[in-house]
Amino acid sequence: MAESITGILLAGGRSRRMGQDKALLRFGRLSCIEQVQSALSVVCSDLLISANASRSYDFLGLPRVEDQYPGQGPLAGLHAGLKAARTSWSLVSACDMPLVTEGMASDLARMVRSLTPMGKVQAVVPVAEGRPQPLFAAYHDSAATVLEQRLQRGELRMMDALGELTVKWVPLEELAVCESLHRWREGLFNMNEPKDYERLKGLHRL
Ligand SMILES: Nc1nc2c(ncn2[C@@H]2O[C@H](COP(=O)(O)OP(=O)(O)OP(=O)(O)O)[C@@H](O)[C@H]2O)c(=O)[nH]1
Repeated sequence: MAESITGILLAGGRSRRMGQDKALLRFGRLSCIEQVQSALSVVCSDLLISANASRSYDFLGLPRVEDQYPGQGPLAGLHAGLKAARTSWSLVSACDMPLVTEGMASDLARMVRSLTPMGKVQAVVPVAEGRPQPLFAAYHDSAATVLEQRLQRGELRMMDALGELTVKWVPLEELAVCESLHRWREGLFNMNEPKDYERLKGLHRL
């Protein structure tokens, strides 16, 4: 039987640039966070939300874990999620990526399951045109120790943290099997500002 993988929905951000909770923006009939939940649920045995009490996502019916280092950004959310996960590997997605797909999650899971224990890989990170995508990626639970040390030192940059992990960087051209390369490229779109949401609505006629 295939090894279980936990899905971590990162949703503890403040959405300051958007001016309203990004996770709850509508995309078709679903909110953005529901889209992400749906994409991950096919390959992830357990799903959890990494968010703080100030935001309520109870309607999703998923367990929520709070950051041990509140207000410290995505790295703290990933740390809390990995600490709570009961599986060796977790697949993390930011909640502001409404175009992620089941196929993308399947491709990441396939890559994780193809790893040999000897390699001691701690993260599988997609690379799109030279740009790593750490907020739609897979992490081994051993990464939590490194993240915790960095949080204690106030070092919050995800890319710097990856420099301390053993990472398998995977170009989209290699990842794209269950999902097409075109959909992979589109699926990594994330929303930060109102103009990003407007663009999304324009492209998909919402
Ligand atoms: N658990 C947790 N998640 C976070 C935290 N900060 C950001 N995230 C999530 O990480 C992803 C990327 O967040 P960003 O866009 O960098 O930050 P944001 O706070 O959501 O947005 P801004 O306030 O505009 O910077 C989103 O899914 C956020 O919900 C945090 O402190 N804790």
